[in-house]
Amino acid sequence: MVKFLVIGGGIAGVTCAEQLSALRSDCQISLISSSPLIKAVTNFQQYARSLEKFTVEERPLSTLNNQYSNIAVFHKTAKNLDSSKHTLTTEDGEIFQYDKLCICSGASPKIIDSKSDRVIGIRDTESVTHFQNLLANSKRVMIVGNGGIATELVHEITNCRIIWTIKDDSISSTFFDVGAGQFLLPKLFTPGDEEPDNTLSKRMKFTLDDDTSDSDLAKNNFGSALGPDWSRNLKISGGLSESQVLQVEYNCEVASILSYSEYRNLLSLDSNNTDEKVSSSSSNVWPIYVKLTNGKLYGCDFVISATGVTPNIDLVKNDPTFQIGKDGGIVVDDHMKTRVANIYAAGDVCCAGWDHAPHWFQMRLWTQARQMGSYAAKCMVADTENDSISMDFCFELFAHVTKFFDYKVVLLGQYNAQKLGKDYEILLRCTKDMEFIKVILHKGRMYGAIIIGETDLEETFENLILNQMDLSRFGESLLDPSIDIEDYFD
Ligand SMILES: Cc1cc2nc3c(=O)[nH]c(=O)nc-3n(C[C@H](O)[C@H](O)[C@H](O)COP(=O)(O)OP(=O)(O)OC[C@H]3O[C@@H](n4cnc5c(N)ncnc54)[C@H](O)[C@@H]3O)c2cc1C
Ligand SMILES: NC(=O)C1=CN([C@@H]2O[C@H](COP(=O)(O)OP(=O)(O)OC[C@H]3O[C@@H](n4cnc5c(N)ncnc54)[C@H](O)[C@@H]3O)[C@@H](O)[C@H]2O)C=CC1
Repeated sequence: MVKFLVIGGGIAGVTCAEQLSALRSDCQISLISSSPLIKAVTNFQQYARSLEKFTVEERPLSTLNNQYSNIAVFHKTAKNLDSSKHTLTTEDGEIFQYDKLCICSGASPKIIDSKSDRVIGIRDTESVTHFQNLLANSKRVMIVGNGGIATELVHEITNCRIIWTIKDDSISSTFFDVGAGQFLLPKLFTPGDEEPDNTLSKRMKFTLDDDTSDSDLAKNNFGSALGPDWSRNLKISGGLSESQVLQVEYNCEVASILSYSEYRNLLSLDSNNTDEKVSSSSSNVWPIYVKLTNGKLYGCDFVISATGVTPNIDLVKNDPTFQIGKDGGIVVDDHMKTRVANIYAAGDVCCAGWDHAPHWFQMRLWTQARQMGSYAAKCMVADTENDSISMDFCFELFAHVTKFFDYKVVLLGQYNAQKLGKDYEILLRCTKDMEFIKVILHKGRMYGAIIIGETDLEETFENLILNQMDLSRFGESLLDPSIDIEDYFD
């Protein structure tokens, strides 16, 4: 009997195990996960060829055991892989034999360099609880990063002052260009005017409550990534009575993170007045201070580093046969195979190393984790049966549906002209507070689109990108609101 082994209880691992079970009910499938809960995809809806929507639920590990007679789930941490013997040893010494192995160990937050416990990342339920607890007593936090997590947090956090530090000249740059960023800005809370602490009075009392512990979080042991709408029903509220004041620091990064005493030294040095006594009033004393590359220095209760992810590759990093991509992921080919025989990888841990279709690229998202987990299972089964298998259609077009600032957001193809250099045209339609539509055209053909708001255009655009129809004759009227574009092309 063929033995399949899957590592990881996130979307990629669970989908892979379920698909293996569906395809080969006669085989034994073991799933090892270091987190106590697994992710289950429910309410799956394919509402256009490439666009999918689903709910992700956390469930006990036993759910899979109960639901599938040939899946056995183990709450263990994979520690050593011996590909020559086809064995995987867990931290507690148990040895698993496999014929085909799929590594779906996900990723961890890439947290900006700091020794401070007050610089945190968000990934799983535990890290969110830690974040909520810190926030509850906070008056001022700094969010660093300009991608998905930062964009969600600046909108969701209430009763707290926020300094949002971004490298770019517009907000949410992972997803949006300057125009879309401008459209979304009014949805943010009151722009603030936070005073940097460079000029903070030296008459202060230094009482620090250093209450954070040496937890798992500080050691970066994260579980499965959160699911859609993770922040929707959470209380993400600080300790102030006012709702939120947001200050965006554009075009800068964190230069250094200082403890209170380091900050005090810096101020003393700056003013060449090292012997001045520092004492009294506690109101401006912060647990940490952040110096930005634009010279400003802010004190805050804690920093959320929403600065991307690093794939969890500990299991393979000492084996030079595995190829590691520029993004730190395990390189896989168009059959989700690593360089090592019988070992596959899927989801956030992998780096899609094949020649991508013109309108697809990898982004570490749960749709792609699900698609890769499912496709990896199909490839594993095909290999055991010496069957050939062609690339799944889902890798033809990048398609992502999400919600930012309460708007539905659909991203299709090269929505930011990712592979087009400067050779493209943009068509825009924008209705304040309602919709923002951007289409990328190259040689008269649609290559990508951003759709913000309820427009129902996504399916039409998806088709136009996939069929590469020449749209030159429509010119700007392509986005004319008086034309029912759907009827035109359906
Ligand atoms: C806050 C947040 C919000 C997000 N929002 C969105 C969104 O709105 N839309 C979207 O598309 N994507 C979103 N994402 C991204 C999405 O959640 C991830 O891309 C996706 O869940 C990755 O799934 P995965 O299975 O590859 O990895 P993970 O979910 O990270 O799962 C990895 C699993 O492997 C286990 N593991 C790791 N190492 C070992 C080991 N050595 N032994 C055993 N088990 C191990 C872990 O415990 C975990 O169970 C968000 C991510 C975060 C953090
Ligand atoms: N709705 C959605 O689609 C969401 C998706 N996600 C996904 O979850 C994962 C984690 O999210 P994020 O951490 O937001 O990653 P991200 O990849 O979306 O964004 C990272 C951001 O951090 C910036 N950055 C990187 N290093 C930096 C540094 N040293 N200093 C300042 N900025 C720096 C990058 O420029 C980028 O703006 C990603 O895979 C993301 O796609 C997360 C939340 C929501």
